[in-house]
Amino acid sequence: MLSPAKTPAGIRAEPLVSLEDVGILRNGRWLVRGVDFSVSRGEIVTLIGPNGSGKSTSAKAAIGVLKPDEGRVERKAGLKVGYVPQKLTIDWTLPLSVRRLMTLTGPLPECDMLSALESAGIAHMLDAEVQHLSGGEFQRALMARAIARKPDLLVLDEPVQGVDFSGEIALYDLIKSIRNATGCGILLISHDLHVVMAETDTVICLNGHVCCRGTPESVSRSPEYVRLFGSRAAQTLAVYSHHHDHTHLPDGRVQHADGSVTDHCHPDDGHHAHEHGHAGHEHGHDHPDHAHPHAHEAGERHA
Ligand SMILES: Nc1ncnc2c1ncn2[C@@H]1O[C@H](COP(=O)(O)OP(=O)(O)OP(=O)(O)O)[C@@H](O)[C@H]1O
Repeated sequence: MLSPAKTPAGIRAEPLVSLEDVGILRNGRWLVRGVDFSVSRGEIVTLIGPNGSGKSTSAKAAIGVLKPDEGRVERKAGLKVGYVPQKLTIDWTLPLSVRRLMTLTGPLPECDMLSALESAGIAHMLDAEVQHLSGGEFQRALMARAIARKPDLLVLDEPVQGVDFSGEIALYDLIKSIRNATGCGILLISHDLHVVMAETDTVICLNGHVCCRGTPESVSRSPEYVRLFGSRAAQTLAVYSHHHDHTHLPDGRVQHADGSVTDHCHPDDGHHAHEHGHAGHEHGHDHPDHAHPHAHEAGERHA
């Protein structure tokens, strides 16, 4: 059993899940080996690593989708897991409403469904066709589906895929508010090596095994990280820390710091700042023209 992790509040908590020396063997090859980490209540743990380094495999081992061939996985008794997979197999030729998406895996009381969609900021899209959602709205719908059953542990495999920069910030805000409101533990898989959510308590850098771990800042400075990704990656490892004086509501309107809501930003509104941990540079963006790139090719959407 791993030693209990420290929560952001500094309280020693019993892990929701802990992996100890976990190895997964397939066709005579170790996909991962010697993986150990834990996630406690209220903790955000982010797995990073190159393609094929075993992030999804480790997350699947954590939630019991994959059984370890060596080592041990311990989950708190009665643990409820909300999982947003990297790939979702959906037949996009059939009509599917957000309401139906929410109940695909089982019945859900209407009030729980509405409150999850409300938290995810897409309650107004209950009857929208999933095919018509933008990349960011689709990720919110998946997030709503995962939180609707009030999980203790939320596992998000690349939650910002197909989402543009401002959408990414909004989704990280949503993840943070879910954690703050429910106190659940969050295991996040980030396929962007350079950008880790600022609220991450622990970064685990994988490369078939745990190559290094720690706070986002300490991982970016570790020799193992630099060896794996190069010094440039270390210099540009960014943490999301941003200040904005207005919020873009899901319906397109803008809420200002004083609580007022308008249809658009004010000309003198400060824009979202993206502060890099090391370079410290700020990134602003203009809203009227920003694009929302997401894969919408038939059969490949969000796959
Ligand atoms: N069921 C399986 N059988 C055999 N090999 C597998 C299986 N699942 C995954 N792999 C291999 O295991 C390795 C780790 O895959 P995994 O999906 O965990 O990586 P990842 O870090 O999440 O990658 P990515 O960033 O590309 O999503 C890859 O080389 C993959 O091809």
